[in-house]
Amino acid sequence: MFVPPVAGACAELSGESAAPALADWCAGLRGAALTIDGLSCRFGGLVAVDDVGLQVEAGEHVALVGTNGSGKSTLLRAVLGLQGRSRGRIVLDGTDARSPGEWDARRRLAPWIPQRQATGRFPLTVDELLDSSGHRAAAVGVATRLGVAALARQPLHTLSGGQLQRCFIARAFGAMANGGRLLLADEPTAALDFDGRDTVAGLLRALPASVLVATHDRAVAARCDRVLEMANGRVREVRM
Ligand SMILES: Nc1ncnc2c1ncn2[C@@H]1O[C@H](COP(=O)(O)OP(=O)(O)OP(=O)(O)O)[C@@H](O)[C@H]1O
Repeated sequence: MFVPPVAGACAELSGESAAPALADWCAGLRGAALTIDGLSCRFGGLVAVDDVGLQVEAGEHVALVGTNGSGKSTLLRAVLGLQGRSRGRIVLDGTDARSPGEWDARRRLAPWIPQRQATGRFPLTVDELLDSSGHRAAAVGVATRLGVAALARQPLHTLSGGQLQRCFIARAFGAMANGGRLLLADEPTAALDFDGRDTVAGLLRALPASVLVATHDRAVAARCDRVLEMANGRVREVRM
């Protein structure tokens, strides 16, 4: 297991233009382990996740790769309770969430970068989104690094796909700074240009916490400690 040194992580995350507060929150981050055991998720007759077991160790970065429709998003969404399960255990920070309160706690511990970002019915601005992370300074720092901080007053529904994805990434990093232990990311670079992909791959690598990321981006997968491949709802470990 490779745990990035905090000093290196801070240097990477702080960059030239990011808020100095990033260094402070980096210093406070620790990893957390996720254990999934015998997890199955169905959509009617379709078994999207089929008896999956996996573990993310403290501080470990794990990539989930695989063909379209192989079950990656369903698996990640199940970790957050956004997708029901037909059987299995999903233990994060020692708890297999079942009650609404436990799911709320789970979502605070596991910030989420969704594959498709919903802008909602109400005109939330970029600034309000970053604020909702719980750690404004860190979120704004990452937004600055990703070149979207200047869009602060803009409503989310007026952003391009890539700008929106950058804002949700910044929000998730802010939520990590606000006590998050496991970052769950679903194709976080899918809408980004070449430079944006490199920057986000570097930011993820530098995060001194556990990360589980579903991705089709080789640059992201190559920087993870382990790569798991999903096929037809099942998971196996592969080398990149
Ligand atoms: N809400 C849903 N209702 C019915 N079937 C669904 C639903 N969501 C996903 N599926 C099906 O579950 C399977 C797994 O989908 P999932 O989105 O988890 O795949 P994925 O590996 O994330 O794919 P991609 O790489 O294209 O994002 C697919 O066959 C998909 O059609």
